[in-house]
Amino acid sequence: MLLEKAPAKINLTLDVLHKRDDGYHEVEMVMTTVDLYDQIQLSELNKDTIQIYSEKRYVPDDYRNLAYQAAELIKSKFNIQTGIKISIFKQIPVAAGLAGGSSDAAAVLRGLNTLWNLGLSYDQLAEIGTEIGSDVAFCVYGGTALAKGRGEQIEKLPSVPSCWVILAKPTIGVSTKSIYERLNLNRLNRINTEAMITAIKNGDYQGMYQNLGNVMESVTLDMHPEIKQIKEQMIQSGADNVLMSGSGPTVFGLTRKQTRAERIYNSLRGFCEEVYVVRMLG
Ligand SMILES: C[C@](O)(CO)[C@H](O)COP(=O)(O)OP(=O)(O)OC[C@H]1O[C@@H](n2ccc(N)nc2=O)[C@H](O)[C@@H]1O
Ligand SMILES: Nc1ncnc2c1ncn2[C@@H]1O[C@H](COP(=O)(O)OP(=O)(O)OP(=O)(O)O)[C@@H](O)[C@H]1O
Repeated sequence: MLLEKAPAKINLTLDVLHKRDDGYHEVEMVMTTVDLYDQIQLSELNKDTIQIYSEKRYVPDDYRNLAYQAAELIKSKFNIQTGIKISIFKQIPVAAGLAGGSSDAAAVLRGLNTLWNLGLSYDQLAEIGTEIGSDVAFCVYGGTALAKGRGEQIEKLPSVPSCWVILAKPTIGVSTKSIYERLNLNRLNRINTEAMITAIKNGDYQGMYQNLGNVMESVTLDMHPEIKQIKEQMIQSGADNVLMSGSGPTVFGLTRKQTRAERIYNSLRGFCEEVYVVRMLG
């Protein structure tokens, strides 16, 4: 039996450069992990099968689960005939823009690498992860990184300046594919990825929050005005800046003061069911 943590990610920046011939979009994004985790438990089975267990009804328990796909890939690539039970203790909100499914898959890749002594490097695990989804490679490494290509080319960055992160997820689901399709690629606000990287390298908290940016935000906001309300509430309660993560709908606010993080949290609990106060990990 082996336990592995699967942390959520947030996008400090998300820029889309153009649509590629393979249908994916060329992106440039700075991502970092936060201390909101799913717990993944891996236990070997006598029968050669993959079982998924989760106490949450809306988490798929078959091949549709990205954690299942991760185990299936490892088993077939390395011809492993041992069965595995994957128990997912979910804390990351689902379909939230926090890469919950991708992080679960990455945790299964890391976990099975250890459990079955495969001796694979993180680079090799990330390459396998890319067959599952664009965010899985980043989730294999965690920490802070610049992701390019369709999201799978990872360049590690130093740790971000420490601060509190308030996450709020309105009760709507967002399809990543449909947000990519709705982007007007000729009229996107430019995102200053370089300035974000410089701020992180200099340990400059102010530079970091001033350069938050996500080209998907206005698209998702137009479809779901309640996200705008949450953003305004966070700013009014004292967040230094607020941004939507990934394709949404989760919004995060940043502050250095714990008392202010608590104030923001309390001000949101009234009209948003899922609110968390966490720290950056990377
Ligand atoms: C929005 C982000 O979460 C930001 O981190 C990611 O770009 C999305 O990553 P993901 O959910 O792992 O995405 P995938 O499962 O690979 O792709 C879902 C769908 O999003 C679209 N997609 C995804 C990534 C990308 N670079 N270009 C795309 O156009 C494709 O239509 C694809 O069918
Ligand atoms: N391990 C998993 N946990 C949660 N959802 C999963 C998992 N595997 C597959 N899914 C499916 O994937 C869908 C998206 O869930 P997920 O939580 O990964 O989205 P997300 O956080 O928006 O991802 P991203 O930020 O990478 O776009 C869910 O509706 C669910 O049906």
